[in-house]
Amino acid sequence: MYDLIVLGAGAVGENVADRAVQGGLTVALVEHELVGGECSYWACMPSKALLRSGALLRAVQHVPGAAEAVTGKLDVQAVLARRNSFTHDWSDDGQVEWVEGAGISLVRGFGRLTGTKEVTVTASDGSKTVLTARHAVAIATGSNALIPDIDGLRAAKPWTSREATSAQQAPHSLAIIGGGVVATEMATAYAGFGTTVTLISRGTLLSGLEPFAGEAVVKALRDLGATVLLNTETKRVQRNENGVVIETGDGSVVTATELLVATGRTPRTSDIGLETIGLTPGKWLEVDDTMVVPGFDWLYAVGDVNHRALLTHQGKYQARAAGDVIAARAKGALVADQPWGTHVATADHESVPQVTFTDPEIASVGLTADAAKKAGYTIRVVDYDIGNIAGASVHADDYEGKARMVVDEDRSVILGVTFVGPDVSELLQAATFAVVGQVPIARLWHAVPAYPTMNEIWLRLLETYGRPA
Ligand SMILES: Cc1cc2nc3c(=O)[nH]c(=O)nc-3n(C[C@H](O)[C@H](O)[C@H](O)COP(=O)(O)OP(=O)(O)OC[C@H]3O[C@@H](n4cnc5c(N)ncnc54)[C@H](O)[C@@H]3O)c2cc1C
Ligand SMILES: NC(=O)c1ccc[n+]([C@@H]2O[C@H](COP(=O)([O-])OP(=O)(O)OC[C@H]3O[C@@H](n4cnc5c(N)ncnc54)[C@H](O)[C@@H]3O)[C@@H](O)[C@H]2O)c1
Repeated sequence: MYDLIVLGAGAVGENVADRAVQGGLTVALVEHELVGGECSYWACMPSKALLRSGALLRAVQHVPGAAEAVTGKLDVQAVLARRNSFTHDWSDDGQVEWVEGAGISLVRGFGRLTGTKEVTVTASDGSKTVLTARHAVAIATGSNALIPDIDGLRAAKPWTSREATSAQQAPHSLAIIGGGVVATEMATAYAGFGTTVTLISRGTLLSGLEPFAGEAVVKALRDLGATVLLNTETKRVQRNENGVVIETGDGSVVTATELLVATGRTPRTSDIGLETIGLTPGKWLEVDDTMVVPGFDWLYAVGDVNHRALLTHQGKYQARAAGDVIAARAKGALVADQPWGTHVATADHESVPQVTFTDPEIASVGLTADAAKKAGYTIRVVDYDIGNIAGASVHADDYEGKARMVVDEDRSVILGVTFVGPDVSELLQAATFAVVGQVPIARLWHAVPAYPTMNEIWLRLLETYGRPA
């Protein structure tokens, strides 16, 4: 018997378990693949490792003096080898050591709910262990790549994000279906490797972000030699001895050695025994702000599986709240579940930061102008070209970038910020402070950015907005 059973040892499950142990609980953490989950082995870390070398090479090409010194091409095998080092060649020994050191009991095998506060784990040899929880079960089983119902697609054995992030060779050509984060990041990485990339998007690119973000990525991908097809449906897919043949909605044909499907995610809830507690398998798990599934006082769902924000940092933020609140409830301690309290993930709603590691990078937090309008805010939108800033002109010749600040006119606070441009990712946390802290615009005038850094974008945005009287 454990106080808490956590199902799934991705970044999120690990953090729920860790916080609960720190709160004095005993915890069993169940994992059937690699401890560390998607982010460590097939998502964030390997994808960023694939992108970094190309981004650095292109950055150097924009700084005379350095550009003359670096004249070769990307060494693709060296990039892939560096990526392999980030995934520890897909070994989780290091993470297992961390789990054990943190005082968490790791149970290897596939876990399924088999009743209230009960999880049955089937090990790889078929043996079963029944675990019972004194206080809670937290589902942190994450998500899989979604393969849409397109004629011939499944039979053509496409790559998903797993193959794209773990490939040991760059294919000669790669077609990509999708226009979201995975599609654009992987198109950038593989185009940089010299692979002939064709991206097929049924709409625009990165449609949840400010429109100028996707537009900049379309231009950059085309500059990298990729073909970008917008507003293009995929009708049929077939694999032959040379690779894949993709028929689009307008009747044209794309051929490629490999095909990556990057069309979103589906919850890993179809085979975890949800039916044994009256829930429907295969659905995202709805939760309140303390990550409790409505109708239960012992069942939590944390990370991708609750569909609040499919990002590692946001899932870990939920995990800290969930681990702490499970411990507090178990001890009968005070629960701080008011907005922005210790035990809630309030930032999930309107204050989520995200970096898309395309070229240019896109760093965004909070609401876009469109989302803010739809949410009923009275807003003013302030735009500024980052290239006009002294820090940006020193950073790279011909620096091109754009910033947008969305201001809530009723409260005089910032609802959202988007930066598009090379190396803007490290500008994001200041924006997150402003949004989460709801810092009044008048006070931000006293937050002086150092000259000449790219942070001077803040002064320019404020000057463009105007100083409140
Ligand atoms: C290509 C790609 C790049 C990404 N890049 C970024 C990025 O740069 N930054 C970012 O913030 N986010 C990124 N993401 C999103 C990020 O990977 C996810 O949000 C994150 O991995 C979710 O963590 P999780 O712990 O909820 O799920 P997962 O990491 O999927 O972990 C769930 C774990 O549960 C285990 N499991 C599932 N079912 C069972 C079961 N029944 N029994 C036992 N174990 C089980 C799984 O094996 C897995 O280890 C990226 C995603 C993709 C696809
Ligand atoms: N840098 C990062 O933070 C990062 C990187 C990669 C992934 N992620 C996360 O992983 C998640 C998954 O990424 P993703 O790119 O797979 O999903 P996404 O939701 O970002 O994009 C899905 C894309 O697929 C398209 N699509 C959906 N169904 C389709 C269909 N039937 N036919 C054709 N196109 C279709 C959509 O129009 C959209 O362009 C995202 O939520 C993202 O937050 C984050």
